[in-house]
Amino acid sequence: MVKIFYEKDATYDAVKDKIIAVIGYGSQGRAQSLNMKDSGLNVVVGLRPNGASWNKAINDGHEVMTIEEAAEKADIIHILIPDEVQPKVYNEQIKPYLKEGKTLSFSHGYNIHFGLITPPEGVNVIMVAPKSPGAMVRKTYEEGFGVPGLVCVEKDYTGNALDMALGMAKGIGLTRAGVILTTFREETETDLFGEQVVLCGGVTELIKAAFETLVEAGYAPEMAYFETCHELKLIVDLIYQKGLQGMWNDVSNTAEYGGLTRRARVINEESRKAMKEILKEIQEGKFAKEWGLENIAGRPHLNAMRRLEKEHLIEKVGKDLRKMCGLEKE
Ligand SMILES: NC(=O)C1=CN([C@@H]2O[C@H](COP(=O)(O)OP(=O)(O)OC[C@H]3O[C@@H](n4cnc5c(N)ncnc54)[C@H](OP(=O)(O)O)[C@@H]3O)[C@@H](O)[C@H]2O)C=CC1
Ligand SMILES: CC[C@](O)(C(C)=O)C(=O)O
Ligand SMILES: [Mg+2]
Ligand SMILES: [Mg+2]
Repeated sequence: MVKIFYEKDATYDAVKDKIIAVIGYGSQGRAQSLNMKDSGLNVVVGLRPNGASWNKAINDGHEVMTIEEAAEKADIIHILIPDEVQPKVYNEQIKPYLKEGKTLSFSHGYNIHFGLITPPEGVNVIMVAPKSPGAMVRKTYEEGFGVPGLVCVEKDYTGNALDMALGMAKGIGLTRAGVILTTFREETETDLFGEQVVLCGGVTELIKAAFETLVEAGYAPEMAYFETCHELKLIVDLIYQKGLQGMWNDVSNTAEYGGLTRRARVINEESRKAMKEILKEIQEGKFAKEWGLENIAGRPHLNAMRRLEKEHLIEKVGKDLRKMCGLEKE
C-alpha cells in the first residue's frame, strides 16, 4: 500500500528557517518558486545572468542571483533546469558550494537514478515532483488547491530529509491534493514510460494517425480536427473527474459499444509488446544513453522531428480553429 501525505501530515518546521534556492525559472521553476514564496518560505532564484528568465523572475518579485551565488547562499538547492543540462551545471556551478548538511533537491529523478549526478557524502538528496505541467502547478495553487505530487529521499544525512521534502511539497500546494512517497527509481521509470507511451508520445501519434485517416478519406480537416483532437479534452476531463466508468456512463450507448468492440484493434498485442520494449529500454538505461548522445551531437534528430511536427496539417487547421473558438490569441 502506498503512503500518501495530505495537508494535515506535513508542516513547515523543517524548511521555515531554510533558504531554498530554485535553480531555473521555466515551466516548473516559475510555478514552484512563486507557490513556495506565496506560502511564506524563503526562496531565492538562481539563474544565468544573460538568460531570458532573469528579468522574468525579477518582475515576479523574486530575489534573483547567479546559480553559484544561490548555491552558496542556500540550505536547499532545488534544481529545476532541463534534465539534459543539469549534470554540467551541477558539476561546474553547484557542486563547489554543496557543503555538509545541505540538501540537493529535484523534481525528476533522471540524473540521480541514471548516475549522471553523483552527490558527495554529507548531503541530503530528495525529490519533490508535481505530477503536472508547471502552468497547472501555479494555476491550481492560485485557485486554492494544488496538483498531486511525489516525494522521495535518496540520502538522509541530517535525519529529517523527508520532513524537508514534505515542507516543500506543502509550500508548492501538492499536499492539498496528495503526495505519494516513492523512490528515485520508481519516479524516473514511470515518469519516462508515461510521457513516452501515453501522455506525450502515445496520445499525439493516436491523434495524428486518426486525423490523417479521416483527411485521406476525404473528410474536411476541420471536421477531423474537432473529432480526433479538440473533443479529446472533453472526454479526458470526464475520465479525470469520474474515472473510466464515469466516461462510459456519459457517452452514448452507441459510442460505448463501438469503443469497447473496436479499441483492441487499435491498441493491440503488437502495441502492448512495444510498450514492454519501451519500458525495458528505460529500465536498462538505453533511452538515457540515446538521449545523452543526441544532446552531445547537437540534437539533430530532435530538431528534425520538431520541424516535421510543426509543419503537420493538424497544426495549421488547429491554430485557425482555436483562434475561431477564442482558445488561442495569435
Ligand atoms: N515541464 C514540466 O512540467 C515538468 C518538469 N519536471 C522536471 O522539472 C525539471 C525542470 O523542467 P522544466 O521546468 O521543464 O525546465 P525548463 O525547460 O522549463 O527550464 C528552463 C529554465 O532552465 C534554464 N536553463 C536552461 N538551460 C540552462 C543552462 N544551460 N544553464 C542554466 N540555466 C539553464 C532557463 O534559463 P534561461 O532563461 O536563462 O534560458 C530557464 O530558466 C526537470 O527535471 C523536469 O524533468 C517534472 C515535472 C513536470
Ligand atoms: C508528461 C510530461 C512530464 O513528465 C510532466 C509534465 O510531468 C514532463 O517531463 O514534462
Ligand atoms: Mg511527468
Ligand atoms: Mg517527465
